[in-house]
Amino acid sequence: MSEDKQYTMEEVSKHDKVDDLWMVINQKVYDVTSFVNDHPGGGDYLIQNAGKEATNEFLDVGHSQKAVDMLKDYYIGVCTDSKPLQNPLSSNPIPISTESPVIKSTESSSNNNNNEDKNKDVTTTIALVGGIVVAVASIAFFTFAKIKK
Ligand code: HEM
Repeated sequence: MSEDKQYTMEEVSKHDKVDDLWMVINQKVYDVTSFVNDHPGGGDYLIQNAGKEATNEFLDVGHSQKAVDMLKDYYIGVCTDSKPLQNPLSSNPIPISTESPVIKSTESSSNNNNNEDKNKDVTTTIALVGGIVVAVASIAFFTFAKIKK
């Protein structure tokens, strides 16, 4: 990763034209000049963000994983002075690719806690059944007590 080229926002901001269009997404610099005419959302969106930090704009659209995967095709280096995401993700050129890892980690953590979860379930069931038995017994007791009177 040390071989990655480093750019500043000042440098990126010079590439703000339709025929020379860079943008920064999650501290990574993308040269999307060749993509302007192919962007499924329309070239205007890219032009509006030319030479800029466009992480929020990219995320706000809710781009698909396919779109996220496409970023690596346009990656040219890292931006040294743009803000990182609040929740920093992987350090590879693909910036917002946590979808599957996040799902995987929840799956594996739920697997790890499987026995614990089962124990919790049993405890809850016992507590519930116990509660019902006590409630029914008290109702029966008071009903009988009333009848006796
Ligand atoms: C620079 C890297 C970008 C790539 C590789 C990219 C790629 C894509 C792709 C593949 C789609 C089709 C829908 C999908 O698969 O999500 C799309 C749609 C779209 N993109 Fe981008 N995009 C980029 C940047 C941006 C930026 C900076 C904006 C700014 C707002 C933007 C706005 C949109 C919009 C509005 C759509 C249409 C969404 C829809 O139809 O629901 N894109 N983009």
